[in-house]
Amino acid sequence: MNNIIPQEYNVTQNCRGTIKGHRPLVIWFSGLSGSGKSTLANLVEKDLHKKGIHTYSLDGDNIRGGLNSNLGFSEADRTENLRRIAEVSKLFIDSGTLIIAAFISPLKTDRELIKKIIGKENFIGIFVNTSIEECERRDVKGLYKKARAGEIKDFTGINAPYEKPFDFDVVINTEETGLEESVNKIVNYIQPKLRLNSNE
Ligand SMILES: Nc1ncnc2c1ncn2[C@@H]1O[C@H](COP(=O)(O)OS(=O)(=O)O)[C@@H](OP(=O)(O)O)[C@H]1O
Ligand SMILES: Nc1ncnc2c1ncn2[C@@H]1O[C@H](COP(=O)(O)OP(=O)(O)O)[C@@H](O)[C@H]1O
Repeated sequence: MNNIIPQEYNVTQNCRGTIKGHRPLVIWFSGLSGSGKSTLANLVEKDLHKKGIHTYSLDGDNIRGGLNSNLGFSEADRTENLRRIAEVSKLFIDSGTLIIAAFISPLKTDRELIKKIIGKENFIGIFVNTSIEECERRDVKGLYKKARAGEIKDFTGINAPYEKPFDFDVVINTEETGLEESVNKIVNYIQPKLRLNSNE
């Protein structure tokens, strides 16, 4: 970063937090395509919004249609996709907003980079642990069928890796736990951490 001198702002994250009345956090959902990330993320956001939390959602397909429309699904492109999203999340944290992020984020090294950018203290990881068999059975978007037919290369779980996160804060098994119970489990975990000055 030669010759780049960051500007100091008068209004800080703490000032914004005082107005909003809660701590900003990033709630990051990881899981296979069709595991239930978007469904759970939407419901968690709805619940937190009702509780007066200032939220904003970032979701794989939506971001890939805009900010990251030049990226595909090679490992290098996924890394860049997730790096940019983490940087955007960091800006939202600075603005005092709670981010709900839903991305496959399949590799341990990428998840470590995300946490490093966002800051461990601002990051809550939700692992949506649904088996590949169940995701393929659901095949919400017909992508597994296409991948099996060889029409999509580098499809996560079929011909590209998904490394399960073992260090995430909440694990949801959507084959055993219903939607309402899962949303409650996630919101109950988040809620105490929203208090201003919370170190939990
Ligand atoms: N090759 C391949 N592998 C996985 N997913 C694919 C692929 N091609 C397209 N899609 C669609 O892209 C969505 C995943 O994008 P992400 O940005 O979350 O992926 S990643 O975190 O960078 O791995 C994913 O959305 P979800 O089903 O919501 O996970 C798919 O709809
Ligand atoms: N307990 C559950 N939690 C989340 N999704 C579930 C559950 N049971 C069934 N589903 C279904 O699984 C599908 C998951 O799709 P989606 O949320 O788009 O996944 P992803 O964003 O991970 O690709 C939806 O059709 C949803 O209704």
